[in-house]
Amino acid sequence: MVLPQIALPAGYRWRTLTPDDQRLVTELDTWAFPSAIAQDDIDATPSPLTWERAIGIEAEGFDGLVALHASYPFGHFPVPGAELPTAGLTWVGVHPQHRRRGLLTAMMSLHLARCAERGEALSALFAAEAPIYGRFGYGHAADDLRLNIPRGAALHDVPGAEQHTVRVEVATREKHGGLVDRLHRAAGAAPMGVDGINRPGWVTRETEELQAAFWDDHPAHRDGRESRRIMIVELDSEPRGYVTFRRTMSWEPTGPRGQVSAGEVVALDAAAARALWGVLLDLDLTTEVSPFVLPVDDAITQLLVNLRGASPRTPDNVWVRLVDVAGALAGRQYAADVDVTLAVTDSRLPANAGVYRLQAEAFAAASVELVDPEFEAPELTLDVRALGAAYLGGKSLAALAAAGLVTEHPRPGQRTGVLARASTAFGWPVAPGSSWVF
Ligand SMILES: CC(=O)SCCNC(=O)CCNC(=O)[C@H](O)C(C)(C)COP(=O)(O)OP(=O)(O)OC[C@H]1O[C@@H](n2cnc3c(N)ncnc32)[C@H](O)[C@@H]1OP(=O)(O)O
Repeated sequence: MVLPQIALPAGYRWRTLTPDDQRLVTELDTWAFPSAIAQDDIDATPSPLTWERAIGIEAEGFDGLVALHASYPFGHFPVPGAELPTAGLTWVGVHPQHRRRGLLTAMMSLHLARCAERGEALSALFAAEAPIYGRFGYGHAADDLRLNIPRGAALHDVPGAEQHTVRVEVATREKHGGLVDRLHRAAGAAPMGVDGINRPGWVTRETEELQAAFWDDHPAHRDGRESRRIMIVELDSEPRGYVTFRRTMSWEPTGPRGQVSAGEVVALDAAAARALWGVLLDLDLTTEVSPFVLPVDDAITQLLVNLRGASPRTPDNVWVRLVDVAGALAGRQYAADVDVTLAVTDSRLPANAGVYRLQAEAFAAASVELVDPEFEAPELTLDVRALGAAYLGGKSLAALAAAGLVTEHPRPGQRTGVLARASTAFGWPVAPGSSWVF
């Protein structure tokens, strides 16, 4: 494999990796992300990596890798009303002895050059620490919802929920892999039941490696909890949703205080969601249900009579980087008619910088052209990072402008400002978010 020519600090060199390098990779990974799990147990679990996208760095006189990054090939990353090829940046790590010498900076240059070579208009990631990726042009594009829901929390009724039944089983790929994949994709493609109105950022586990890693249930990774279980909600024997979960048991003098950690909670409509949550919130010997990652507009936010009682928190979910601004702007749909001229700055990928005219009708294909600012003055100015934040429809251009990250250049005589109109168009009826951390 020939890598783009990206310079490294003196004494360091790039190293391509293969499955035979798994041990090297997990050793570096546990330097970057400390883990109490024994190395042999880590290596006994399937790697989620796509190896030709995993690149290490070696140093003269140093045994093992000093740094690593990789990406997942998301060929169908959901963006508003469409899908785009996207590199899911992952497993970024630098050995503590070699940090703050520019290795991440070099890895990001290589990553973005390889995205461009492969024709990936976007890169997306989950950030281990929020301050890391803005400097590389990534914007915080989605939040997720974390809850601790008391057992038996009251839920509003939904007509038809009582007609559903719920199966509870040990979760295995053999038995449930196809069902989970199908329902997960269906829930992301049309969360409102309307074709074309998708959930941006709802990425699927597209590769065999990601599937194998998702379904692996090695005891070393259970953290004191039981093996993975699944509830499947059905209507007339047809699956309409599922939740993967694990319980813990704790016998206290005051009574049993078990916990339920829920993985993905997916339901195709309100009645299925109500039926599923009703069973999940009433498991014997437990006191609390903690779903891992939910969309901020998940049905549970409206089903719960007392959302506040579930201590809602909204940490950042996916971050997005436009690698090809024109391709990305033309590759999504907009929630209102839009005709706007955007001046975009991009210090890391200067080829992206320019003035773009974006035109689209609501919920239809968009067109984008690079224009000459001498003849078409930009109406909004923003950095590629702010564009990344707004791109999935979860962060409004108006809110970014309120923080000084978007500047409006008003034209005399316009009744409703261009910022208000563009902000509405860049929004989306469904909040963005991924149901799993990649
Ligand atoms: C998508 C993912 O995989 S997220 C996972 C990220 N990995 C981790 O958090 C694991 C632990 N941390 C690490 O491995 C490393 O510290 C990394 C990868 C975060 C940074 O690697 P380094 O090689 O030290 O970064 P590098 O020297 O290129 O620094 C680039 C810039 O980012 C800044 N920076 C790096 N890490 C951080 C951080 N955690 N918080 C704030 N700023 C940071 C540096 O100060 C530097 O700033 P400057 O350009 O203004 O001087």
